[in-house]
Amino acid sequence: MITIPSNCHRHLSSKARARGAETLTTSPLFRNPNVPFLALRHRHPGVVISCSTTAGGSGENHQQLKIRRPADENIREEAHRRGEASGSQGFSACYVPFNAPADSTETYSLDDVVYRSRSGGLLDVRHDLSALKRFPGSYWRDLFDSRVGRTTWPYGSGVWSKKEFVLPEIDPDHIVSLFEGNSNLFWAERLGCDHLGGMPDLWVKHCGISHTGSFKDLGMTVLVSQVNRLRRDPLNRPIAGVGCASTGDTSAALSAYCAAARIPSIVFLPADRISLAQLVQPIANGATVLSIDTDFDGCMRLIREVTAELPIYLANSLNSLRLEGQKTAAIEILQQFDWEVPDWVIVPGGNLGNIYAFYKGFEMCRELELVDRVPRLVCAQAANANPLYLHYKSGWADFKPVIAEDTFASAIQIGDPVSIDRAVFALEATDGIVEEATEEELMDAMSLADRTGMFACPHTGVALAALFKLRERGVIGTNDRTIVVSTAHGLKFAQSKVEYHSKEISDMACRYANPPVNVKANFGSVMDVLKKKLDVKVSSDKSAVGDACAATDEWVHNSQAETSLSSILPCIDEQTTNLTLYQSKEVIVQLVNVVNTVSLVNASMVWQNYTCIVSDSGLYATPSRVTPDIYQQLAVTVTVSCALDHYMTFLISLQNCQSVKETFDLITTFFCPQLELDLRVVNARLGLISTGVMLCLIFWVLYANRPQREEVFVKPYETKPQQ
Ligand SMILES: N[C@@H](CCOP(=O)(O)O)C(=O)O
Repeated sequence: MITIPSNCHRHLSSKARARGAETLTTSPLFRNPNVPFLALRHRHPGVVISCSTTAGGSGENHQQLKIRRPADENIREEAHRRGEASGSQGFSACYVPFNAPADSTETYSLDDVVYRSRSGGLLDVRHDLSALKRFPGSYWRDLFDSRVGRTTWPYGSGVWSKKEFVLPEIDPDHIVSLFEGNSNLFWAERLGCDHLGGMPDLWVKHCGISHTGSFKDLGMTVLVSQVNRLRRDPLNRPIAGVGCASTGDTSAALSAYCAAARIPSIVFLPADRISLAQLVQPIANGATVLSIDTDFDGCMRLIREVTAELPIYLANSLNSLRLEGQKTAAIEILQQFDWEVPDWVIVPGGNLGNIYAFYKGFEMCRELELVDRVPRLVCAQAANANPLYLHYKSGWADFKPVIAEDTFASAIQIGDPVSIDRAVFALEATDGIVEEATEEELMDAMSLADRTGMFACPHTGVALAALFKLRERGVIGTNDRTIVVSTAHGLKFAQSKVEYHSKEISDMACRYANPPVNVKANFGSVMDVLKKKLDVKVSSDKSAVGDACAATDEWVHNSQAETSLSSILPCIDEQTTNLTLYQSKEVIVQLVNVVNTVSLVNASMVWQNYTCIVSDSGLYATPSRVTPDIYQQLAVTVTVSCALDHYMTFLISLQNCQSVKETFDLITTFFCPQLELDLRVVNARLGLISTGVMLCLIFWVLYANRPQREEVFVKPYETKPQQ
């Protein structure tokens, strides 16, 4: 095993320091991610590596901070200045005929513009594995791990972090990267748990959460980088542009990478067969977009003819360079599992380059001893475009292209896949399986996955539907670590999701449709919908009727105070009024549920038939079960419910302060004048009465002061003098 001892550290020459060159420490965290170590020692001019001879190290902390690159230097220039990754470093790759016999000597430089072998077969990129094998698997694992998620050019990219396995000879200066890869490996916990019999180790590799929204970015960075290299010094090849036929994802990736590199791009699209989002991507990126009245297979034939005539470089996966980038998704999966190999990887298949790319990534890691085996591969096709599935079912007997029918998985609507041989090879080498999914199966699988927190594209739906079938048949076990490859971002396929959720698709039940609910703009309607949707009860306990009666009594006697019913009075606030009225209505609904088969109108009478006699000891003396007590409560309940029901409209009308104002206006306009007149008459009458009373008093006083008759005629016996 080749490692740098932990007590080994580099010193920079003072000249290198002055130029802003980096310092390097031996901690894995700070180790230079840019270059295989041995090559670095001999090549970098400003760097001296010194190693302590003391085994185990001195315990000193040799970690040093990285010196920031000069402010006027960008990351590409920094990589260029350091020159660490330029040149082949002893690694190389070339084209060979795909699956060539061991004694074949047919090879081509990657700088050649060639897509087919002499016999017309596919090509493959072959790496000098003996050079790569000079380093052990642990070395490559550590090197790749050390580069993840940085901004170091170009290794921050998930593709270029594996540069030695991809395009070892390209100069970083020629690389066109948008820091692709490093995509999310999504733990599909809920999908596995709720819908796949409790699968604890189900994952979705979201290759579509990427710059242009599909896995094509992984291959396109490699292809466009190579074209960039060919067009620039010193090769200066007269390549006028890069072209592809596409069902939408390849064209989006090609146009974005070409735009970034100032290279013209040309895309052939089957008219009306790709999503709007996919169509607008190359348009926005300035590509020459040809919308052709044929299907993808027709576009593919045309682009091959055109690229044979014009200096346009072919960007479809017929060009095996693309697969070198795409295979890094497989290496990334291994890396994300800390180099443990999953049991199954399920890949949607159309033109079939990607299933081979995954195989190649896994197999390369096995061969170079980063891991000890490869996973089993499943290729999933739409039943409407299933030439590989039919081929598999025939026992690989006889491949026949098909006319691909319309499918929601439009990116894999391909009947004559260019990489059919590669796919068969990959599946045979991994004891693989091919599955298919009908339109309903793929849309249901996609929508179900969405319900668990994803936003899958229909092609991912195809792979998920295959997973459901393989689980059902017991081929994939509960505890198998399984990866579903999600190839594109669901947002590119919003239209198909809209159709599904609107149940607009003929002959499809759309089982997981979740259409938006149109609701009137009032509180009660909104509450009704939410209550039904969320299956929640608005609080109103069983004694609501009793409470309501008590509260009503309280309010009648003290209407100005803040009582429990004061909230149903208008003009307090609309929100409170709304809630109270809604709760009142709920009481009625619940009571109606209680009375069950009888209506509010006749409930009291019907229930009377069920009343029973209860003995003093509390035992039922007759067969019925409604005790007189309960009957009384029920009867009151019904009466109050009827009242609430009857006055509901009125109560609702009161929720608006305006109606109360109008009522008061009426009173003052029509009743107040009459009241005033009546009051005046009453006052006048009261005045007359008062005057009368006063006169009576005066007369009484005057009359009382006159001498009385008895006083004039003295009584003889009272006035007789004494003798
Ligand atoms: N699904 C592809 C079809 C073209 O296939 P490719 O393997 O040549 O990229 C697309 O998105 O265009």
